[in-house]
Amino acid sequence: MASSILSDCSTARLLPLRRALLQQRVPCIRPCPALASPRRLFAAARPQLLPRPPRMDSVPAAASSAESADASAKVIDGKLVAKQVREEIAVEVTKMRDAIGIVPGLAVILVGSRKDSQTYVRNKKKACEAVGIKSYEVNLPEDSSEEEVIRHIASFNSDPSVHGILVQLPLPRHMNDENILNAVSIEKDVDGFHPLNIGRLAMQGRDPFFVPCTPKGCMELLHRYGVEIKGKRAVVIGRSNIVGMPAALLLQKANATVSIVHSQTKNPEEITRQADIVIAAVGVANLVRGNWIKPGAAIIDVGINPVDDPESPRGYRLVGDVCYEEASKVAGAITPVPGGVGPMTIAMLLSNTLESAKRIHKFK
Ligand SMILES: Nc1nc(=O)c2c([nH]1)NC[C@@H]1CN(c3ccc(C(=O)N[C@@H](CCC(=O)O)C(=O)O)cc3)C=[N+]21
Repeated sequence: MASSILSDCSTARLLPLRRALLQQRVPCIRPCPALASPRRLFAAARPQLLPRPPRMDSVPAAASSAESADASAKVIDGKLVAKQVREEIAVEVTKMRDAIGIVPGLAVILVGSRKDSQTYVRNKKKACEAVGIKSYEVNLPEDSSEEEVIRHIASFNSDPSVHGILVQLPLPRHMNDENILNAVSIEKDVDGFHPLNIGRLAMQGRDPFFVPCTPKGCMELLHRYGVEIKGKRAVVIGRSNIVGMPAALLLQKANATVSIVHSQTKNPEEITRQADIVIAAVGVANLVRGNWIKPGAAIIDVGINPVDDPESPRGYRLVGDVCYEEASKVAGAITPVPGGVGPMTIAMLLSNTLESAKRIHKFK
């Protein structure tokens, strides 16, 4: 549920209408309350431990205006790019259907009745329909056995109309993720979570069948916005199997010099501040402050953190791992939350499903 981190630095993330109203009552710049979060993962995030800000004489003049109100990063519009990607996929799906009579199929397995998971699955289904991908859905009760889930996976593995299989995470506590993800055929593992696909991603000269959707979406955003990666310094904050780790591998494959910052890192700000590219994927609201960021850097914010907001219709709103209000004054380019990486994740799932159908049917 929504954490109770109240975020000033994210007032700018409210709907424009309400933002205007709010700004009449709330001073714009106040300490980012992420610092007051009881879920603080990074000890060094305490303000008294913050190292000195970068020397401004060492950065380009245009970028030295971190404190000036008019400096503002280019917004990397994930919603827009995702729409473009979906349109491209729709064209290809039609081409393939017309040429060989094959329609790509995605099977989604949902165990339990978490509201957020149900919403994600519904959105994936809608996105499939919109591009002409056929979707298959299995809903299993919370108390299903691992064997039952694996039986469904096995049946999709051998179903020729299914080209992609996704098991919605998180799974109920009593299940072992590893056993279940291992059961998905690597040729249909459109999430890219199978250890063989991750292993191939990690090795030089080998290619996975699929790259995990969220990190793939991050890379796609960098590419489409013309952010150069080769030879640049990149920092990934977070080391999860599904985002941080594969994102670091992808950046490395693209010839960046990569550091991974995590909960045991002693000086996360200092390391992050060296990065030309930052991918933040820790799940801590507003962790990355403006003074963690090298002026002009490209910031990809993967975090989707609910924070209580009585004024929002849902009672909460979503903020990223990056304090957008501060970061957008320092960075060269930045993804918003929502409307950044999230929509790209779904677009990349569709892309992986199409790619799978093409590969299985040796189309083009
Ligand atoms: N097997 C598996 N694969 C996944 O890829 C997977 C998963 N399990 N479990 C849950 C996470 C989460 N995830 C998101 C996808 C889209 C948005 C998205 O589109 N977000 C919108 C906001 C949506 C809103 O307003 O609630 C945005 O950021 O703009 C978010 C999160 C995929 N996941």
